[in-house]
Amino acid sequence: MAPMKTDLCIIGGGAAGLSLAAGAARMGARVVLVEGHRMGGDCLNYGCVPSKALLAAAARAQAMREGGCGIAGVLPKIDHAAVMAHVRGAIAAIAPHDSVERFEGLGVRVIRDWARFVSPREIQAGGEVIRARRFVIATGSRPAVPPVPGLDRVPYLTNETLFELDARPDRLLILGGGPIGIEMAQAHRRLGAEVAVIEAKRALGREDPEAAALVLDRLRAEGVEIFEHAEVRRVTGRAGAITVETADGLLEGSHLLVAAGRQPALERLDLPAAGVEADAAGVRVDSGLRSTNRRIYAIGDAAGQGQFTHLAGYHAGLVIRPILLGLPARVRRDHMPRVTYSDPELAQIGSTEAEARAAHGDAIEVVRADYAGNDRAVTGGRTAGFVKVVLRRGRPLGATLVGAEAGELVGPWALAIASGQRMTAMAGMILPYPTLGELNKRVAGAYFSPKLFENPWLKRGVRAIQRLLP
Ligand SMILES: Cc1cc2nc3c(=O)[nH]c(=O)nc-3n(C[C@H](O)[C@H](O)[C@H](O)COP(=O)(O)OP(=O)(O)OC[C@H]3O[C@@H](n4cnc5c(N)ncnc54)[C@H](O)[C@@H]3O)c2cc1C
Ligand SMILES: NC(=O)c1ccc[n+]([C@@H]2O[C@H](COP(=O)([O-])OP(=O)(O)OC[C@H]3O[C@@H](n4cnc5c(N)ncnc54)[C@H](O)[C@@H]3O)[C@@H](O)[C@H]2O)c1
Repeated sequence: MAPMKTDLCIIGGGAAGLSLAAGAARMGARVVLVEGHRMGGDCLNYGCVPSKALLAAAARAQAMREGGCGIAGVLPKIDHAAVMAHVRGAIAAIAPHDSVERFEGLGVRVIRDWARFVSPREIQAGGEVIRARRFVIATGSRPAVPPVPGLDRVPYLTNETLFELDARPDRLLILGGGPIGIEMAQAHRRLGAEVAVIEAKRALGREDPEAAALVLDRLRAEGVEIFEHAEVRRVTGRAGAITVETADGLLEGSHLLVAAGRQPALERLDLPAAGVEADAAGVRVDSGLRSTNRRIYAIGDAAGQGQFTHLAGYHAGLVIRPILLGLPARVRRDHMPRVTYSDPELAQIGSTEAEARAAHGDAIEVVRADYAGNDRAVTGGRTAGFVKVVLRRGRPLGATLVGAEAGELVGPWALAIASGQRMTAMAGMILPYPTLGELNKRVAGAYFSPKLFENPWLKRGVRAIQRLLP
């Protein structure tokens, strides 16, 4: 059988593969997309979309419970099946955007099968051999299951099965206190479950400790048990009755969610057949996301440079240049924001204070503004949180935001860091009053205030000029 020939063959129809397929087809390339399971990949089906939909339902329940601004709290009536219908409705509403029909409409040839390399220039999928000028591996990641004794003998949930539950877990044990563990802990607690998080190190361990503490304190105040530096020795039990044995005692639950990190999904690809090297993080790529086979690129979670939908989109936009136009491309890693959608939200872009200190020592400056000093936060009764910015030579290196809408507020810092703007740009921005966005301007003000208002030379100059002015 003669191979099917194409310009670009993309393996994986998640955020990374779909962004690339749409862009490349619209720019005139012949594109084949191979997806072995569900179009939309993790983000749409078992990741961002269902988790944020569940968090939204949980936030409504919590708002009723807490009341505030003079409104008494009431006990929310939670119909878990209806909540899950909302979650599935959100997936269904977004799914057409990622559908086979839409991509075929854009001119992409979509093959629904698992792909595997049969040579450095060919894959096999859907009963066809596909020979492409360029391949892109966009196969994503899957839950990593830690080597805990007994885990393989108990029924446990992962992000791939959690959103299939129709009944609320009575007592949910969560292994892992990263973003998945923390978001799902708060969502389930607010929806009425008892929840315990068991974390081997520090929960939200990548994040600025002060910002993480604010989130974790809030979860604890809502009744989530969080065990940090916990050594899990064994897991036993059966459906409905799971026991996690830690060095400090036994924890019992009705369900166990494993949220202990993710690993690249490369096993079906037969990478050695294509001369593509990979390690535990993902496909080994150069600064242009090209693998050890020069015709093959890797993007998104599979490239091992982070696991975010916006990173997948960025990678797709980047590799399209060399693949379609033969232009060089170089991946940047200093301007990728991340947000944990807990309440309060925690957003980070660029370096944390600790990372900046480790890299630049005392050459950095740190400025901050607290939500308590922002009028919109005060009027809305949402005063917990802060914005902290690390600078070097007048340019922001990183920003940490924790508090209401932190994920929205990080946007201007993403622009400033990506475009190398100075703090003057942020200070010069005029923002509507009263908005939470003014927090960003306030931080810039905190940077310039001492330079302006505690400067004896300036004071003397102003006095001299005042004497001269008519
Ligand atoms: C619970 C959860 C919540 C998350 N929340 C957020 C969030 O709020 N914000 C955010 O930015 N990120 C979030 N993420 C991360 C985000 O989902 C991923 O970073 C993103 O989906 C990566 O996209 P991708 O295209 O690289 O991989 P995927 O979305 O995993 O897509 C890969 C696709 O490749 C297919 N595939 C694999 N192997 C083959 C093969 N051999 N042949 C054919 N097809 C194959 C798979 O079936 C899959 O559809 C979350 C993740 C999880 C698990
Ligand atoms: N809001 C978002 O953008 C968002 C949300 C969820 C997930 N994600 C992405 O998905 C990735 C995976 O999320 P995650 O939370 O699963 O992974 P993670 O790697 O960020 O966190 C996993 C946690 O599990 C702990 N752990 C590992 N083995 C353990 C064990 N045996 N016992 C106890 N704890 C153990 C680790 O110390 C770590 O803190 C994230 O890094 C992120 O990139 C993003």
